[in-house]
Amino acid sequence: MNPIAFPAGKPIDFAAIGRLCIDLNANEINRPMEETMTFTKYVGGSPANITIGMARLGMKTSFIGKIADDQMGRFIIHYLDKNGIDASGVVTDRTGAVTGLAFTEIKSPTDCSILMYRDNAADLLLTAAEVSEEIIAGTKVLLISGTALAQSPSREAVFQSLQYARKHGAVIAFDLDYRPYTWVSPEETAVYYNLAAEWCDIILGTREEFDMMERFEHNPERSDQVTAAKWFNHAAGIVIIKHGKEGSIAYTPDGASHRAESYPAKVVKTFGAGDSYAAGFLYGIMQGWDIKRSMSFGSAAASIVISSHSCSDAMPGADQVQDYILRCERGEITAS
Ligand SMILES: Nc1ncnc2c1ncn2[C@@H]1O[C@H](COP(=O)(O)OP(=O)(O)O)[C@@H](O)[C@H]1O
Ligand SMILES: O=C(O)C[C@@H](O)[C@H](O)C(=O)COP(=O)(O)O
Repeated sequence: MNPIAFPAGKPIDFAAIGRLCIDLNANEINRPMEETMTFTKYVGGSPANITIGMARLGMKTSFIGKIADDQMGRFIIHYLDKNGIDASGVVTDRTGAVTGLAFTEIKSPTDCSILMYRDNAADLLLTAAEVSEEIIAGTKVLLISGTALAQSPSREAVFQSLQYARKHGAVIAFDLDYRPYTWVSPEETAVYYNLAAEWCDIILGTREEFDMMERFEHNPERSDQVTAAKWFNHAAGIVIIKHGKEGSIAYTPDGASHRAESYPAKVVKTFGAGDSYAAGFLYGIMQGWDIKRSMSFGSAAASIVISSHSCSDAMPGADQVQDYILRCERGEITAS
C-alpha cells in the first residue's frame, strides 16, 4: 500500500528548493583531475537535477532558489525555461555572489569524485522572505535537499518552505544530499538534518548519509530498519535507504519493507544516480504505482543517467525508462 496521499487540485506537481549550480564534467574520462584538460558544462545541483528529471517525466515543475547575476546564472535560467520548469521562484543575487561549480573527476566508472567550488555561492543566500508561498501553496510535492541547510540564510529559507508546505498540505520529500564541503562540523550537520527530517513525508538517502544523521543515536549494526523506524514517530510515510549498485530498500510505517535491485548499466560515472533515482521514484508514486514498482522505475532511470556523461541533461523521459526496463528484461543490456 502506498502510504502517501498527494493533494488534488494543485497546478504544480513538483517544486524544489535549493541550489542551481553548474557541473563541469571531465571529457577525458578514466584519468585523474590533474590530467583532465577539458570539461563539458551542464546545469547541476542535486535538487536542480531532480527537478529536471521530473520535468522530463512530464510533470509540471517549479524551482525556488537564488542564482548569481552572471553568465552562469543566466545559462541556468535559460536551461530551466527550455525544459519547461517554472523559474518565477528563482531570485537573482545582487551582492556579487557566484554560481557554485562542481568539477567532476572520472578516474574510472567506480572511482568518481567531485571538486566543489562553493565559496560565496549565491544559492546559500536565499532568504526566508524570498521563498514564494504561492508556489508552495500550488504544489503537490515540495522537495528539500540537505545542502541548503548548511548555512544561513538558506537554512531559514528551507525551514520557511517546510512551514508553507505543512500549511498548504504539500507532500514533503527530503533528499539528504549530504556534501561535507559546505558544512562546518559533523555535529552541526546532524542537528539540522534531524530537525528538517522531522517534517518530511518521504526521506531518501544513502546508508552513509543516514549514518551521518545517527551520530547521536544507537544503531551499532547500522540497521536500515532501525534507521527508518525513528522517522515513523515523526511525519514520514516512506523512508528509502540506497545502497549503490546493491539496490535500495524502502520502509513504511506498517512495518513492511520493499527491496529494489539495481539495473545493469554501462557505467560512465556514478554521480547522478541518486538524483535520477529520486525523480523516477517520486514520479512513480505520484502516478499511484506501488512502492516497489516506483523504486524499480527510479533504479532504471539511475542506470540510464550513470551510463551517460551528464546528470541533468541525461535525465530520461518515461518512455525511455520503460524501454530500458524492457531491454534489461530481454537481456539486451548487461553491466559494463
Ligand atoms: N553501479 C551501479 N550500477 C547500477 N545501478 C546503480 C549503480 N550505482 C547506483 N545505482 C542505482 O542508483 C540508485 C541510487 O544510487 P546510490 O549510489 O545509492 O545513491 P547516490 O547517488 O545518492 O549516492 C541505486 O539504488 C541503484 O538503483
Ligand atoms: O549536487 C551537485 O552540486 C552536483 C551534482 O550536480 C552532481 O552532478 C552530482 O553529484 C549528482 O549527485 P548524486 O545524484 O547524489 O550522485
